[in-house]
Amino acid sequence: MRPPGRRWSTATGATSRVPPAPATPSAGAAARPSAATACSSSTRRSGTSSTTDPRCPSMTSDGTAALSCAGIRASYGPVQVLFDAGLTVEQGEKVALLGPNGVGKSTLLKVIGGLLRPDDGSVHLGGVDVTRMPTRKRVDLGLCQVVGQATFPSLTVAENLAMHGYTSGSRRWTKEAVEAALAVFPRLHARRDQPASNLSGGERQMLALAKAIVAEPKLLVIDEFSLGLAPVVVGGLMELVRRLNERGSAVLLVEQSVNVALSLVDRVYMMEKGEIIAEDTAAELAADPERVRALMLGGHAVPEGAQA
Ligand SMILES: Nc1ncnc2c1ncn2[C@@H]1O[C@H](COP(=O)(O)OP(=O)(O)OP(=O)(O)O)[C@@H](O)[C@H]1O
Repeated sequence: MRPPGRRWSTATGATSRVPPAPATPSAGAAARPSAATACSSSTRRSGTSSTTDPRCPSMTSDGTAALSCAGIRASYGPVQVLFDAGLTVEQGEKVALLGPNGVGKSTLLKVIGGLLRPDDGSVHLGGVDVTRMPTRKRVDLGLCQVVGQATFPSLTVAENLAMHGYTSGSRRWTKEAVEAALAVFPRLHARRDQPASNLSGGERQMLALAKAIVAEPKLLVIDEFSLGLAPVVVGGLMELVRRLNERGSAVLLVEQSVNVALSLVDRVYMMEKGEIIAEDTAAELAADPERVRALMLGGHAVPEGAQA
């Protein structure tokens, strides 16, 4: 169980329960002054020795990966979908898993979350072998998975957020964290007492991601957050993911928009037919659009002038 009551650092060195606002009007920047977090991500990357950023005491790196999965084989009934798939997300790192449709990206996320039992292989969260553990225990270890617009439709917006505070063990912290999350998204704040079923698709996506503010995960796993959303909303959500990462959450992102992924993450794995076929830094891939196009087309011939 993690200690409750961590605060968001601002550029002025002050601390606040309220996270700095993302930079787009839809996500609340118009209503709040912008403030960069004081903790730079470069001080938070994992290392071989134990380090603690004095400005961000909540973030400690002991050299253990936030997520490590290896040799994953998984099937739906008789149909095998994953073939020895594996990847690692270091503490404080942002990683994307990219690939064409239907190659098994979401299936690997299900295995990581404990929603699908692998036929073979192992999953470790923060060095703990969770391969046979139920999802609940993985959440207790700091996993938070955001899948599409998944919310509890009959619960109110505020109740949906409060659901994710239970791991802190503190009602007071949960209450404050819910207010902090609502402060980031004025559109959610205005509808805090309405059932989630009344929200638009974009608002539900905001709510699904806002739960990470309350959960304060060690590993945030996101499946397709940009799908069907206006660019301005996607920009706000990306900014929130950056801020959560700066506060210590490692991030694993599955994303169809290569541009969104490459502008957000440090490192990329490419998947094809249930296997990881390439791994590179986001900067190197961004500098080689031809390669990205070929990888995203999954080995099919690249027609001249085709866009990834
Ligand atoms: N519940 C299920 N039962 C049976 N087959 C499934 C199930 N879910 C996914 N599949 C199949 O497993 C394969 C991998 O699907 P998966 O959703 O993991 O791919 P993906 O890479 O995430 O695709 P996309 O990018 O289109 O979301 C596909 O062939 C899909 O049809």
